[in-house]
Amino acid sequence: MGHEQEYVSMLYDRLDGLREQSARRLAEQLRDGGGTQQARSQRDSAVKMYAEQVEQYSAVENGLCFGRLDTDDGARHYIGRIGIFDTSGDYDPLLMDWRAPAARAFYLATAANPQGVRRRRHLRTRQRKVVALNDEVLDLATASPTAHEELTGEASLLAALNAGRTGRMRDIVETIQAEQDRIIRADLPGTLVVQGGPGTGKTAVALHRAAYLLYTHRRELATRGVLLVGPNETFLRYISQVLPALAETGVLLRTPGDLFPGVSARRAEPAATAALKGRAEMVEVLAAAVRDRQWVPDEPLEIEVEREVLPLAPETVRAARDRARRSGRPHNLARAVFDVEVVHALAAQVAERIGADPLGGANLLEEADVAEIRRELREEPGVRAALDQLWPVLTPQRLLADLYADPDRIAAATPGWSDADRAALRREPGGWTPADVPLLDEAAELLGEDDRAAEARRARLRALQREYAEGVLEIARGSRSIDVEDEAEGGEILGVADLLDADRLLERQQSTDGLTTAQRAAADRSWAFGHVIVDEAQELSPMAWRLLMRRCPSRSMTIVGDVAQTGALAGTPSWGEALEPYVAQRWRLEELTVSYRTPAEIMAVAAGVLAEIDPHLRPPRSVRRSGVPPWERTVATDRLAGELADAAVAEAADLTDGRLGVIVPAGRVDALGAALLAALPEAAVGDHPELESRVVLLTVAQAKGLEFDTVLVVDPDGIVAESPRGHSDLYVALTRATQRLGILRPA
Ligand SMILES: Nc1ncnc2c1ncn2[C@@H]1O[C@H](COP(=O)(O)OP(=O)(O)OP(=O)(O)O)[C@@H](O)[C@H]1O
Repeated sequence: MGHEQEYVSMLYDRLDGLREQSARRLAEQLRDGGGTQQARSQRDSAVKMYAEQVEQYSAVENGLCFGRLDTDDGARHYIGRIGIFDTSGDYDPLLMDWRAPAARAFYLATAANPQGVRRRRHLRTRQRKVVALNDEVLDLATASPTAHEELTGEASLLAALNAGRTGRMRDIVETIQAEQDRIIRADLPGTLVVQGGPGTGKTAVALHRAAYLLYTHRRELATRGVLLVGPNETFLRYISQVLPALAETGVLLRTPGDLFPGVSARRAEPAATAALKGRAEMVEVLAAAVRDRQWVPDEPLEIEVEREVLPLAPETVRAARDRARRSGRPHNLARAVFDVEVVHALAAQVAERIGADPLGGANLLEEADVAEIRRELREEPGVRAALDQLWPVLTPQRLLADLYADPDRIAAATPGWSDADRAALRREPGGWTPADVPLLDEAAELLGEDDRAAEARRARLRALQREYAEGVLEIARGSRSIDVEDEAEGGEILGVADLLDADRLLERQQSTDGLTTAQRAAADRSWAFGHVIVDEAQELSPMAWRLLMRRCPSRSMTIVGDVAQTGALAGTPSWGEALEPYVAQRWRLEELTVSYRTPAEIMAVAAGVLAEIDPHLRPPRSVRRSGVPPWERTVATDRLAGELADAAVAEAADLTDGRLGVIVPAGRVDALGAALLAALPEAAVGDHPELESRVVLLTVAQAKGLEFDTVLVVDPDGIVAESPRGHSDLYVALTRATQRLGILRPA
């Protein structure tokens, strides 16, 4: 232990040195003003790089070094979150990045297949102190007969699984299992589907894969970026600390509701309406809605120009419309064609009248005169108003809001639909739902970009640049403590962050755009990501798949989910069906079969529900038993809230550390939330409950992908009854606990 402590302390000293060096360089770059455009641009990239480095060195503080491999040839390799080299000597690796090819044996070597490894050691540290060591000798002759050959680092793994939860997901870099490692390190190109039951580590694998890909394909992915999509904000908050702890800050995390720049979809709507909007046939509905805006009047339009009224005949408008449609351009861009045709026709009328030869001969006007008439007509307010009315330039938001607001427009766009379905689309303006987002994206494709959208994008970029400038200064300020130790340079460094404010830095960066790839990608609808990872992908509707595929033309994707847990009505019952339109059969399937979260006793209860979903489905195998059988109580319905409060108080008292999750039908949130709060004022209840609270009340939709030490499921029949996919919802609810499960059933 003493030797390991010495080594680990040395690594932390190096880490401090690296951080100080980057902080100093960042300060120097910030201080440096002026210079040529090229010098400024180089400096801005340097600022970005050093700011990132300072952040990364701070982020890997916990568990910097967690493993050691002793190989047959007598070599020793320490494995950790980042690579550290001996820069004073001949650049020997002091700490090997877990993602380096040579570190792989740490996760894969077994006694049966030791891969040249003699001993694997797990080092547990707490605040720079080595607190435990765990050795595995990879030799069949001497291996412990009780060890499970298929588990890597069994003791460390079980310690991690049994530890109390904190309300934030932790990384698993110390104990990645072989079946997970294979997925994390799979090749970059192509579409990889990872199917696995609850708790098999799909989310963990998805996040570690993002970190692995960024390390291994840094150059390719640094410019195009990686997008990770998770089901809701609560879930993104839950996983938000994993990538930073792996020293990766460049991944863009988004919910499906945030994938249309400028729109943050938080409005709620009935599940059936969301399902309707998710259907693939909405493609035709939107195309029809756009066509409906290309209007041909029944009667001639009377257009007032300077001293006269010009009639515009329906046939003329129809001919112009057909021509504009035939141009094949998106609606807003085809408007130019439409304008030319209409103005041409109007000008011809004017020319015919004023150029008429009183003697009955040919028209007296020259082509140049007619061109002049056309120019004048284009400027006429009456003509412009008519053109706007006949072929309005539209934003996606305008198109959709107008459609939802008007039963006639809905009817025109939905031939063959039932009245009930049409009525479901009806809605007053005022915010967007997640199911609207793929429709906005589809509309944007049909409409094409007009200048206003481009201007809005520029405004968003400017706002982001400002945020970034503030962030860099924050980092420069945050590294002060280190600077102060160094008297000679400290004063100067301190001065930099104080002298330069975000506006000045912003000004300096505007010429070059000091944004990270992720920030630029977030502001740009047409961005093509280098890799897209989708978690809880079974929830995506066909329309949402279309949007995501647009963001990833290379189809380099990792799709992670469990079709048995599908809750959304438009969600995916089969991966093949969802992917067929985009990659046909060209996708690879990997399955995860071991549940690390859910103990065997709880999985047995969940298995009964899984059989209700589909008798052919098999639950994952639990890696451990908790020794605590789940309990179930039937209580009088009018006593339900009181019984829940009592049970929650009792279970919360039993937690030493860790968290209690209470999962209830959506229709009971208000009543049960109030009762829970009365008994446990610390409980978190609401749309975005704080997951770090000791007790959290959630609906199944909110609990998706999360976990707690103890879970109380209230009114399982109510959960099943609330949705056509109710059994899947109950299966999700029952599989959220790492230790204990209680069920309260109203009589
Ligand atoms: N190799 C591992 N080492 C340590 N912990 C692990 C490992 N694999 C998974 N876990 C833990 O198991 C739990 C479940 O993992 P995760 O949330 O990734 O599962 P999931 O398959 O996404 O589950 P769900 O389908 O329910 O969303 C997490 O606490 C995770 O940290």
